[in-house]
Amino acid sequence: MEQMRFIISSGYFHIGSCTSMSAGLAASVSRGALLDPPCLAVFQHSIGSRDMAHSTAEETALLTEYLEDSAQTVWTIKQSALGGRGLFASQPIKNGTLIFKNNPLVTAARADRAGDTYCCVCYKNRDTCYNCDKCFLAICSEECKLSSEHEAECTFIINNWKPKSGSGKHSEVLKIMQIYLRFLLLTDKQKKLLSVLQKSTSDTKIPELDTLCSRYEIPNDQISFIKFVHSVIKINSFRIASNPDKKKVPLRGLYPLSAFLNHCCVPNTRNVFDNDYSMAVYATKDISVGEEIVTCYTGILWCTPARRCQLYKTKQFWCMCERCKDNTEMGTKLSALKCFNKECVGILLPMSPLDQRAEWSCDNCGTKVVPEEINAIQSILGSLVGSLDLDDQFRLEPAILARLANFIPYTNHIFIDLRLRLVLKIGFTQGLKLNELSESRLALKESLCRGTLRTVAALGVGDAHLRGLLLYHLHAALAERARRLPDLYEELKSEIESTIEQAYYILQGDISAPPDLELRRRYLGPGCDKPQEERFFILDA
Ligand SMILES: C[S@@+](CC[C@H](N)C(=O)[O-])C[C@H]1O[C@@H](n2cnc3c(N)ncnc32)[C@H](O)[C@@H]1O
Repeated sequence: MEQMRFIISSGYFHIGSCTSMSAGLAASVSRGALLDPPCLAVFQHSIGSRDMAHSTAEETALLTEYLEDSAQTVWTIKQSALGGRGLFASQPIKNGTLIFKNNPLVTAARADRAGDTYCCVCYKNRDTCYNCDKCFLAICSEECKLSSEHEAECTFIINNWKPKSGSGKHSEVLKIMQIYLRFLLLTDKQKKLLSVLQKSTSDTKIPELDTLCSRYEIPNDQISFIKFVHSVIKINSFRIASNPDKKKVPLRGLYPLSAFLNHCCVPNTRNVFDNDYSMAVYATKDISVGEEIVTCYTGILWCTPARRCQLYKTKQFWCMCERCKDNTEMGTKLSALKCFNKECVGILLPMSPLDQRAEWSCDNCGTKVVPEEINAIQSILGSLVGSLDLDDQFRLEPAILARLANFIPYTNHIFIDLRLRLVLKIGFTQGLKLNELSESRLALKESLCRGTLRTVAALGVGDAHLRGLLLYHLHAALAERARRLPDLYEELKSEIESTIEQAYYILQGDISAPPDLELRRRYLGPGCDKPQEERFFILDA
């Protein structure tokens, strides 16, 4: 499960075939104290219902090793009406509370990044990377080569994976298989923890395993274990948020307690990843006793067909949550298409969103459209968006945007995604820094932030990561305006302060948080006693 935290990678989906963008989720486990007795009992009970050969007490004890500061647990594991087991609030949890923090059992680079030039030890993208002369894993320096991590992996490969003659060495396949290598290197005790987690029931092929086997002689028991690990990580791994400034390859990880978080399209938590890749789960709204603690495995702003399709494809279930049931998605109309009747100003919405075979109908003229036609339009939209140069926001071809506007209203998730991309780029791209923006672009940034914040609020996801990010960008636009026109400062002061304060509250401690978050809060947040001109020095820096 990965949480791409907000960017929708819009519209690259074809509803009919369910091909789509990567989804996301995340979680956390904590280290230290024992679970309290009720938690322990329920955990034992719930995992006891699985076909496990191992002692549940041992597994429970093992789980606690990955929990940080679990002396005061506010959660319990029990059967969920959503599916399998889930985490539930064992006491009232206030918005903003740290629910738990867990360390990963294993982390590794995402398989789709194997083509990148990155070091298999420090994960840094570096041109200096070379293949280890013994095992052929990519490393970037003598320091990484001599690290205990590399030594263990290198020794394992040399001792266990005998190269087949004439097969050549393939560092790319080794990179993809590194996550399995790391599972193979776990202790027997750690491996037992895996048996507690839900597994994929689909017989998914691992093409890289075939490639590996064509290059090396791999013992049969290791092949079986790799297949088993694959079925576990397919369902339970999280995409780890990254800091683009650190120039590291994106990672995924398996977090023992986070793996118990079920999905809801209106989650009540956000995931915060630290530099050490620990994952903390915070409440994004008040959670009452007995309520399930849920995360979102997809992007929050994806439309219902995209979310449901992705969940089915990757996590093997059809979501039936309240948001999925509501064809307007809490009034946001993220899925809406323009009515096919050219004379009509209405929009098409699914008549029965939980049924992919149901017709869509126009809210104005009542025209009905069969799902095959909707799928065809969605595919065209996917191709159109795919042809946009999204990295060059001011050259987004007007002709393509105009064609998009023929099919979709501005509430559609594709436009919302494009707006979000603009928000993140305007003021934060080389040549388009905040102090270089024209007045109209600054105003555009502000209004895009406000509009997207309204959509996020309507969805009811509380203090989600995305809200924090949008507040940060709104703050940045307002502060820039006040810096240019000091006379406006008094008028804008309270919003400048409250936006950075709320953004800080949501984003603090996260590896992907804007680097100047703390500095901005110190100089432009509430309670700063510096004179006005000094407050803005941070923006000139
Ligand atoms: C990471 S696991 C969550 C914990 C899992 N329920 C268990 O018992 O171990 C993800 C799996 O839980 C189930 N699940 C999670 N959220 C769900 C939902 N909203 N509806 C149905 N099943 C869900 C699906 O089987 C999914 O593949």
